[in-house]
Amino acid sequence: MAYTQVLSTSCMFYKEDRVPMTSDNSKMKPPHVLTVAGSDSGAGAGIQADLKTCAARGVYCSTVITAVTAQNTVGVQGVNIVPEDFVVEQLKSVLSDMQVDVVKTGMLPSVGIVSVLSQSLHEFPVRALVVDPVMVSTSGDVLAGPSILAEFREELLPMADIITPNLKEASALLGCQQLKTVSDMRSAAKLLHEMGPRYVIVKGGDLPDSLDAVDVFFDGQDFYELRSSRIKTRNTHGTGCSLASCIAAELAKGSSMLPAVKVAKRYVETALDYSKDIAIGNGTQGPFDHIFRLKSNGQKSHRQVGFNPSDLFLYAVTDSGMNEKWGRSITDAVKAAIEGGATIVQLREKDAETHKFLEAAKACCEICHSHGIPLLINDRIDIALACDADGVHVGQSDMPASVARTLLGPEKIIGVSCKTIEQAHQAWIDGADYIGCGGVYPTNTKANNLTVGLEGLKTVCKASKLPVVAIGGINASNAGSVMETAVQNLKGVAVVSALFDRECILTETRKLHAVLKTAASMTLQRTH
Ligand SMILES: Cc1ncc(COP(=O)(O)OP(=O)(O)O)c(N)n1
Ligand SMILES: Cc1ncsc1CCOP(=O)(O)O
Ligand SMILES: [Mg+2]
Repeated sequence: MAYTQVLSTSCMFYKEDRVPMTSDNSKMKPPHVLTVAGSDSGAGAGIQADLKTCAARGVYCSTVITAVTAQNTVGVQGVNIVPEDFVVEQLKSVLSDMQVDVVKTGMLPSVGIVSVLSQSLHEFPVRALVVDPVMVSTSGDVLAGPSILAEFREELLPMADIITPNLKEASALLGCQQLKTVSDMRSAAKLLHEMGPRYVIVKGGDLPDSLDAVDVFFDGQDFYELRSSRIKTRNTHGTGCSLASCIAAELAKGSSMLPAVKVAKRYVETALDYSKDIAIGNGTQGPFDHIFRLKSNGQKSHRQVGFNPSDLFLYAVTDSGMNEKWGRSITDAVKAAIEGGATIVQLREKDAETHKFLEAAKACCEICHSHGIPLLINDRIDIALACDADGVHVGQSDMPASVARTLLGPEKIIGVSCKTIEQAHQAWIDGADYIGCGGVYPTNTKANNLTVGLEGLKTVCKASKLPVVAIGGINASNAGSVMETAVQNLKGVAVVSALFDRECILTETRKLHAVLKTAASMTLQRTH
């Protein structure tokens, strides 16, 4: 049975409905989770997992540290408990000032800490409390002893909106035998609910003989079995902390409980799947990647990250129509251009189907990177993201460069087509790396394209704060004249038909490269 009931979406667990605004109404207050937990030096679980989860889910996260653990993928080597009065001081600092929406608790290693936490929450009420009753680490090390169970039951559980025990924690809280079946989990969820929390999720990750990861959610009336596929990986350290902090993050954004739990379960499942092949540490339980970024950053690339304006020297721009006409694949065209001396490649595949384009873009990425050549994608930010290209080129009617920058992050290369000084200025403000200026000469490759001429190119180059590549109708016969203008900021030429609408791409690229080199050395002689 999966999701047999649907809950009302009203925020009935909120202690107070608050519009997320600061005292200055023109500024938005971001959703805010405070995590009260232990530090994990290996950063797979605890405070560090909570911070990463909230960052990944777009929620601000503040922290009250209850213990500092020395921990890695092998296990827990040491625990240093933070004195109670200093836990109180941290709680007061954050809760008295920072408009916390949701508190999420993790490792609470002493009776005193549980007690001061519940007192602080009475003094500074928040909209929701998520309690992850951490007792034993995934490596089997005890993080909170049985002495705190009574305090948990009496103080914290009645205040909680949701508790998220695993099988061991559920049986410890109930003082009962090991839970072995989904039916046991249901009974446990019901008994735990009677201790006061509004919702209970009993996590069945350790359930023996189960192909799926089954969790039982209980809202006081109905049970829901939440199932996801079990991902085969050693990198499961911190899943409990991450699930609870993701629930807290979704609640802080305004979600009601069941949708928050479903999103959290899907988030953890996706992160585990993404991270199944990453290797950190030598122990049996590795951390996973909360931000979905480690794999691409770890890929071996011969290209230095970052933009080098001299890469614009011979800028080869592909064209699907031309490749089709000459019966060649994009990859063969790109290989030939690189062999001929192209210093940067742009895939400008106006008519390609997305699926095929992505496959070709991935293959071109590998080719370019094995030669240390950057690969940019024209227009399609989605394709650039999916194949982890080095960047994009956008025009005045494409995705604005400022939005592309937000989507792609600070490192990717962004080029913008500009015909005027104003457009060049805006490209700089938007965080572009270079501009493409043209058409310098008339072209058949781009319909209805205004020709700016050499004069238009010079005007834009002189005003630009960014390096410029000239484009439009450029070939081996006129590239010399373009480069010999020696106007400031002009770094090279971008060419489509003079390379790709020719019988031999290799020959034409070599020819153009030789012309550009001659022009560059003549300019150098003239200026010295
Ligand atoms: C290097 C370079 N400069 C200009 C363009 C043109 O981009 P845009 O104006 O968006 O037109 P399309 O190429 O998308 O038709 C470019 N692609 N590359
Ligand atoms: C894409 C583009 N943007 C301005 S001109 C142009 C076409 C350049 O193609 P060609 O090099 O064949 O003239
Ligand atoms: Mg475009």
